[in-house]
Amino acid sequence: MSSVPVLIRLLASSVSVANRAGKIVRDVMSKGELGIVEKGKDDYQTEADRSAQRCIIASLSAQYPKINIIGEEDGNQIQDSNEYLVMDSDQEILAINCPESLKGVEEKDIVVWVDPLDGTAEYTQGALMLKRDSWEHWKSLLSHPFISMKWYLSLLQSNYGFLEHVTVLIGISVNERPVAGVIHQPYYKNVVGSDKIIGRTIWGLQEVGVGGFTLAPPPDSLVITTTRSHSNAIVENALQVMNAQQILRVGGAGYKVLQLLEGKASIYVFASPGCKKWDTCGPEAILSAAGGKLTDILGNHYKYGASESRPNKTGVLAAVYEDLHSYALSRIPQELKDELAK
Ligand SMILES: Nc1ncnc2c1ncn2[C@@H]1O[C@H](COP(=O)(O)O)[C@@H](OP(=O)(O)O)[C@H]1O
Ligand SMILES: [Mg+2]
Ligand SMILES: [Mg+2]
Ligand SMILES: [Mg+2]
Repeated sequence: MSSVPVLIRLLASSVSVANRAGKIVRDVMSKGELGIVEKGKDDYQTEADRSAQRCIIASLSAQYPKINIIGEEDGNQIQDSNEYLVMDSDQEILAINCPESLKGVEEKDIVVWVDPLDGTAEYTQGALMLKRDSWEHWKSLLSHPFISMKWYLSLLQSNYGFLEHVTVLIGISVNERPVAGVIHQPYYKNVVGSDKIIGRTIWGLQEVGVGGFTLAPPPDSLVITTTRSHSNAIVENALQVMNAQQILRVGGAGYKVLQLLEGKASIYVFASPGCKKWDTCGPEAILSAAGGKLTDILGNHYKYGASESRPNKTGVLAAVYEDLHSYALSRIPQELKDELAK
């Protein structure tokens, strides 16, 4: 076991712990007590964000004490309790042949960025649907004098779907570059034979490739994926200049990169300083292992060293194909780049 290079072991542990974190996310939702805390404008934290982060950080730091692990949520000091410790490792990952360039990586060279729940806005809005799951409740809402049938139906349809946008993100960086990552989707639904399976885990490793899903080419027409809950005038301006056929507005950086990987969208455009290093490290690692590219709106790569500032100040621009990325970059007006860079 110890002959397996630390980077492979860490990725195998990250896959296992992300699965467990996803279960925590679902369990908090089923209990119905979300414990929402407002961190800032349009910026919330729930009990699921806190507990999933505790699980991931406690488990990884117990096994890899010298790795620098940075999580999104504050106030998350590891507690005495061992209830959340996950010591399992994904066997498929453990069997991977480590690329030569990563064999000599030591714990002290690694920085891990953890987003325990990406798409918190969508998680809390999806809760509205699940919490009030009794038919009696929905029936009584329908007869309410101020609620129209149209509003009622859209509420019913849309809120449940938001939960699919939720992901757990673990990004592994070495020498400031993301080299491996995990995106776990706790509410992904799949049917295999007669079994209904909930949740899936996508991984990527530099020079090896990706797993946990089927990579697909981008759509024939230009489809943009972007934020649905953190837009503003500059964000909209950057979308308009792309000349796209369609704009998909979905939650989470992880989910948007998944849409690129699965051929649902051509480019991810977000001209805002709102995303942080934990939003992009894991997704960028997977996207680049699949041959894609994630940069800021100016076309520069972010650095993932522990001392880097948390916000991705100059936005996000990503695609599975280099030429789509270059196209998007060429459409962004200089004034917009200057506005974000100032
Ligand atoms: N204006 C803003 N303020 C705070 N967080 C923002 C933000 N814009 C984007 N983000 C964060 O970036 C991630 C992706 O955003 P979006 O879903 O809007 O594309 C979310 O991560 P979390 O859900 O992990 O907090 C979100 O909180
Ligand atoms: Mg958040
Ligand atoms: Mg996030
Ligand atoms: Mg988060």
